[in-house]
Amino acid sequence: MADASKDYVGSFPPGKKITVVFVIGGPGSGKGTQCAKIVNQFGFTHLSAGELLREEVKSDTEQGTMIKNLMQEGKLVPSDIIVRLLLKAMLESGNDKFLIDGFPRNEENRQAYENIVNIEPEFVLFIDCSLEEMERRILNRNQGRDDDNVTTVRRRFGVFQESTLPVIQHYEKLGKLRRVDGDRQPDIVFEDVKAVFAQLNIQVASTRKREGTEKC
Ligand SMILES: Nc1ncnc2c1ncn2[C@@H]1O[C@H](COP(=O)(O)OP(=O)(O)O)[C@@H](O)[C@H]1O
Ligand SMILES: Nc1ccn([C@H]2C[C@H](O)[C@@H](COP(=O)(O)OP(=O)(O)O)O2)c(=O)n1
Ligand SMILES: [Mg+2]
Repeated sequence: MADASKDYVGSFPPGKKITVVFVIGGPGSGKGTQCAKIVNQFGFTHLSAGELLREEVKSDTEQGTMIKNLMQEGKLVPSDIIVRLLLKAMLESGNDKFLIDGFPRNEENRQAYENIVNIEPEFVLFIDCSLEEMERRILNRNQGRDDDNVTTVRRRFGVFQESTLPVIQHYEKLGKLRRVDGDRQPDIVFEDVKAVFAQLNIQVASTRKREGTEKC
């Protein structure tokens, strides 16, 4: 039944198989870098929670200003907002395989996703990287982000340790966590990431074959 609330975003058709993988790791651990490689190789749609929020900031609304201020302080945005942005992007993509990067970042994110989207992730990829290496990468990445300064970065590390590590432990207990060592070169990290995604190979291979046939 359709939800009459003004916040209703939509839903997937009942019975449609949707594959979701969460990609988590500290700020600068290489989530975006590895997601780009996964997209190339396995045909997922990459949705970065942070990118969706940065797009929302550009909208110049009251909500955009609120998000901008929280991000500048290195804090997390209320979960309802990010989950609705994610669901909207998932529905609009037309794809059925999603990499959700930078999410869930705390227990509230995880519960809001369960309430609003409720598609169990196949697994959770955790890119585990040392704080020193993450800080070095962020301060060198030059993407013009307001939150990539040393003060905000350290606050983001604090949020990661206090709020995201418990979520990681939650998935570990469920046997859903796939940890890779993110301290190494991107292509080396990707060798391990590929091995993790090999468990989804049957669907991915058949999709790629179908896409190939359609183009002929
Ligand atoms: N394995 C790696 N080794 C060295 N530098 C990396 C590695 N992975 C990513 N980077 C670089 O570090 C910065 C942060 O990577 P990014 O993918 O944006 O991380 P995240 O999305 O987790 O914040 C970028 O400049 C990126 O090019
Ligand atoms: N689930 C999320 C994801 C990101 N955010 C906000 C808070 C984060 O510091 C910023 C930036 O996130 P983003 O994933 O782009 O950052 P990194 O790729 O880890 O450097 O966005 C959030 O509030 N909730
Ligand atoms: Mg990123």
